[in-house]
Amino acid sequence: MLPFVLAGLTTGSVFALAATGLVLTYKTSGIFNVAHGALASVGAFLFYFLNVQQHIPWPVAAAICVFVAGPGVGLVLEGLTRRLQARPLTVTVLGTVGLLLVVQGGIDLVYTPGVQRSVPQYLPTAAVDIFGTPVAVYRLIIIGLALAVAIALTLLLRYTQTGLAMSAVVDDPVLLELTGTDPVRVRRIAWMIGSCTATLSGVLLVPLLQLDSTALTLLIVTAFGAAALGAFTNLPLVYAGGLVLGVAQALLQKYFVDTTSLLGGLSAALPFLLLFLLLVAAPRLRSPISGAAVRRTATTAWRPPPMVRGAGAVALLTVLAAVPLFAGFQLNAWTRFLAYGIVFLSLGLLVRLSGQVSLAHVSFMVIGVVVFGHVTAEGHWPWLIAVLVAGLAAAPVGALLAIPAIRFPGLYLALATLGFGLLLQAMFYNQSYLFGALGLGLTIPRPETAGLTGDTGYYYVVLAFAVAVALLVLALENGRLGRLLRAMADSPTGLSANGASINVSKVLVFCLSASLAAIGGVLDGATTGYVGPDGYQPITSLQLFALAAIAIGRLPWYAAVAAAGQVLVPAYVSNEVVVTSALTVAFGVATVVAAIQSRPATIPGAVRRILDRIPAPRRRRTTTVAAVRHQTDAIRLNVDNAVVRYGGLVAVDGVTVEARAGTVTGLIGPNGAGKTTVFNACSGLVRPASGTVTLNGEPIGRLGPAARARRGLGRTFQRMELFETLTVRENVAMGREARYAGWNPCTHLISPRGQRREIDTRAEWAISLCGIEELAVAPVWTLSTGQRRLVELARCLAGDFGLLLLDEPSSGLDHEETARFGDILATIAEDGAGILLVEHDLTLITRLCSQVYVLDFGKPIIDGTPQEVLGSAVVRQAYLGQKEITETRR
Ligand SMILES: Nc1ncnc2c1ncn2[C@@H]1O[C@H](COP(=O)(O)OP(=O)(O)OP(=O)(O)O)[C@@H](O)[C@H]1O
Repeated sequence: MLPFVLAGLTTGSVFALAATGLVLTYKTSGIFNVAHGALASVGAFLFYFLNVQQHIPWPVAAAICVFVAGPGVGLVLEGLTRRLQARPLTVTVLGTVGLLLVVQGGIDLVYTPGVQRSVPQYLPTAAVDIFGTPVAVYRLIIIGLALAVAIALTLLLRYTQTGLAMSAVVDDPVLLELTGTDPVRVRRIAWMIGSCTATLSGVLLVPLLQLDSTALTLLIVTAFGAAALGAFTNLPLVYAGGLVLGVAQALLQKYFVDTTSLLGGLSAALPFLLLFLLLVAAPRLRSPISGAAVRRTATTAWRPPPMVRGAGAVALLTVLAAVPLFAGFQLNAWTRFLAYGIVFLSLGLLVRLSGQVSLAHVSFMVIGVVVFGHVTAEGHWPWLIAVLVAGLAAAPVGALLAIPAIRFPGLYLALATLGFGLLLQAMFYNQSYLFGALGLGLTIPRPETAGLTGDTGYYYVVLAFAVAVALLVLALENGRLGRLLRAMADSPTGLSANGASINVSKVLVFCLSASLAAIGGVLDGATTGYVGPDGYQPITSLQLFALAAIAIGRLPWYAAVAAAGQVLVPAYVSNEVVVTSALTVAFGVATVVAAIQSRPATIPGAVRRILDRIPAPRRRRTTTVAAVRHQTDAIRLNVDNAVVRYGGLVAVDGVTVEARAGTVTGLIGPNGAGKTTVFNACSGLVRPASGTVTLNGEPIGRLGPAARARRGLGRTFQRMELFETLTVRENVAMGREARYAGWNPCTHLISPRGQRREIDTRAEWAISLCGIEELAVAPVWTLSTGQRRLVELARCLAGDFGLLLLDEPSSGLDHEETARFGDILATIAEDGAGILLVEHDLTLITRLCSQVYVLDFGKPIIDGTPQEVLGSAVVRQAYLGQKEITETRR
């Protein structure tokens, strides 16, 4: 067993080395480098070039790889990732996926894959005796080297000024700069070290394996598993995780030799299995990046006038219908183009509409073809039924992948989906129940109806599917689910605080996306008629994701553009490896550029301006600003003796508050007194350590934010949670629609006409009450702070909540706006709604509130009428004390 353990420790050390560098850059820049493995490939191939091809002695070659190429690549990466800093995680994932494609394609361009290349072991191979077992010296060198690097990096982070700055730079670069440390320099050092570890791991791995860029890149994905074991932050744990993985893999190889058995594949699949299980089942991992560091960017994609859209759709359909007339021997490429169009439409639902990541779409295609292949071959099911069943079969897998999406959005979801794809390949592709005995492949038949089996007939079958799926996706995008997903992409907190269960939306969209991708996979497979495991490399999922994200145009154009890039361009230009590699590089470059620009891809400005001149047919809005009254029953909210802790800090300590229907209750106190935390405890964003929150006497402590909203508890946020890319009207309407959507998947999909009318009426009423009619069609990200406050209030009013928690609603408003704001709140309270108001404007508090609670340092200090409270010495002391502190600081 010892030889296996030592072999495992050797490869495990290389994983550990790569993983520590990866985590170092992640901790320092907040950007998880999906391309870290590709950098190891760079090290390996450069070493091959220098040592094997140019006969440069190995120490010199290794030094060039590690100390010249490593830092050089690190510098480039720092420059690149600086531009991705504080962007949404989907964008940073996109950027590094693009980088992976560039490196991967670049290496394949120079070194054609499939050619045998190897590097002899250059380290001493002599054996020394350890506990009676001969152990090659090179293994000891690798193990020692990785250990030394891990210790050095840990010491660097813990005890040096640069290291401490590395840990601080993500959380608050501005603060760091104030202490005289340049955050750019700190990040640069981290990226240089991180890239050195990647190239070093490539140089160390290269004699142990055949030289293959994809295999090397994916092998280093093992490092992601090690990083997950160390919770993506703790370097010693990450290092230990690498060793554990290496040894476990070696032992599994020893005991399960038959690689075609399920357990035989376990060794290769272990890191991905672990990564996936950790993200699905482990307690929540704390992201090393604080929420504050992630800035939401918002722009609105250009939308052509309706006439142009209609004409475009007709033109596209006409061209597609005419394809068999001109495609000639390329007709099957066009059929595959349509099938991939369906796959891209399915990806668009996730990536473009709901801002989520899937790096596993090839796996959904696999599930589709496999189920279809088996039910047609063994069950002889009718063709159409088999296609639909294949689609349905992928839905539960989509739901499974939605679990990490629910638990860890963004980066961890990307990793879980990537891990899932690799896991499926490593463990299951060889199983007979997937691609048949010995993984030889499956027959994927076309419909047997006369006329549809031939290439032309089948092309029209797939065209019909593509049109149907495009219409379905269009209906989904323009329907309730589409609105919910767009809102969720902008602010999940804002959406759930209005009553929609975002987990339901996430599961639904994953299921739909997986099903459609599976159908696309079947239609693609039936074009060639026979599929094998080699046609479904998980790494292709990365390219699909990148293309879906960067393709120009709206629905269905982006799918057509992306599918053309994936299928038609290689078919028409050449299927030669050189061309496909060059294309991969081109897609990668485009992806990196798109991520850096972080703007929705669109057609050139000059063309847009011409098209915008085409007048749109006028649509009359039939909604009226009817007198809207509260329908919700009178409501009473009680917080009793609540205690909320953030780690060691007691933010709220024994607070008791009551808010009743038809009255305005004030909650005041100096900055940091715990007011927002009380709100968060009421609306379910934090769980009190003790004490109760009840609504009409019923405890609601176990309910989530959406369920509390559905019971009539609405709120606004101090840091507004608006749907930035939606218009004011859409934002406000969502206040009501989110409650209708609720937790039921059916009500997420269908919005009955009666509800739609009521939603519109309430939205118009709330917009008019808040006096923001002239802003109704403006996207929210274009508004001033004061206007945004009014939009958030209007959204809350449209929600028809019985009790509104308003968190500093007048901050950012001028004097006149505040007075008008007071009028609105008074009207709402007269109308029967209750309001719990956190405000620093004491004039507003005095004017509106019947009861005021005062907090200081998390503790209740007094409550009573505004006159009683504001006249109290203890309150003056609390506020005055703060003023004195502020003045002293100045
Ligand atoms: N997520 C969090 N993690 C750790 N500490 C937190 C968190 N949120 C708030 N705090 C701390 O809890 C205390 C109360 O904060 P809270 O935001 O509730 O006060 P507040 O009265 O609303 O202040 P302000 O008027 O400035 O908004 C503060 O010391 C704050 O730093």
